[in-house]
Amino acid sequence: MLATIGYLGPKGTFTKLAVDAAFNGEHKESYATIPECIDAVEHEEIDIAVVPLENAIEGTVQLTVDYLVHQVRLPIVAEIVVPIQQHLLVQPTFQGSLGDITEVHSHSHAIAQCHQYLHQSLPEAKIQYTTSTGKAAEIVSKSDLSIAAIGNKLAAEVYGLKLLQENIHDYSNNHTRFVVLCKDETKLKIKHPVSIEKTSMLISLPSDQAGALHQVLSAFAWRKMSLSKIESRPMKTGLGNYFFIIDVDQPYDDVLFPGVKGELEALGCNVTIMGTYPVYKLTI
Ligand SMILES: O=C(O)C(=O)C[C@]1(C(=O)O)C=C[C@@H](O)C=C1
Repeated sequence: MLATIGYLGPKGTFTKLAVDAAFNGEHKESYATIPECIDAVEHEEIDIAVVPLENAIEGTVQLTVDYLVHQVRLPIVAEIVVPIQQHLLVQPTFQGSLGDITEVHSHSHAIAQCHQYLHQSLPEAKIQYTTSTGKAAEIVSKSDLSIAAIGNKLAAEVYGLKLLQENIHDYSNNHTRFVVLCKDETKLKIKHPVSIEKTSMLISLPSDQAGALHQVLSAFAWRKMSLSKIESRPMKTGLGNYFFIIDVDQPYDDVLFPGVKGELEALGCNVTIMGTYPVYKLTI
């Protein structure tokens, strides 16, 4: 049976572009928010969820990380990385200039990727945040002419908008990582070459222990395990309490990882493996 894949929608989001690039032939279902999409896998209404995790310009999508850590612990089974190009979209009958645009709608990450552009080219426009870039395009397609969206070419096509200005993101090397979440890995079929394999770990430190983070990093360092990301997020239990997400550039194995885990647990850390997974770098 074909797997059903949920994605942050509606149609015309970058998540949909990532899903289309990675998967072929599966049923695809759009969800209005990241939590709704993750919940749908948790409640087994769909098999797979694809949600954004990190952008090269704006950093982590906090909603995704926090939901996976605090609400629904689904394993990460794959990662899809795609290039991101942001465009200014308006209704096809718009004939004015940039100065005529009174509002710009988009997802907070897309707005952040275009801060300089907005500051310099549309300083008077009011920023309106939406649940996705696709949603912003949908809103603009139903609004009056002075409203623009930031989004991709698929959104322009789906909602009948025109590109008033292309490539408005502030830095050219713009990519987003999307995580694939799934309870039953046998349902996952991505037929693309694997770029690398990674393992994501969630580590909380013992409170008030001098040098704890240094000791955590040492456990990886002396085993020569290369880390590609370390990020702290609040545990939401009080000021000063953090957990760390650490990405290791190698798949889980039965020697090094249990060794690290045992060593860190002996220090009083809590260690959870969030997933060990292939990374697919794709074009859209
Ligand atoms: O709004 C979309 O199109 C999304 O897929 C979300 C999202 C994000 O959360 O980072 C994905 C890629 C881009 O970086 C901008 C927005």
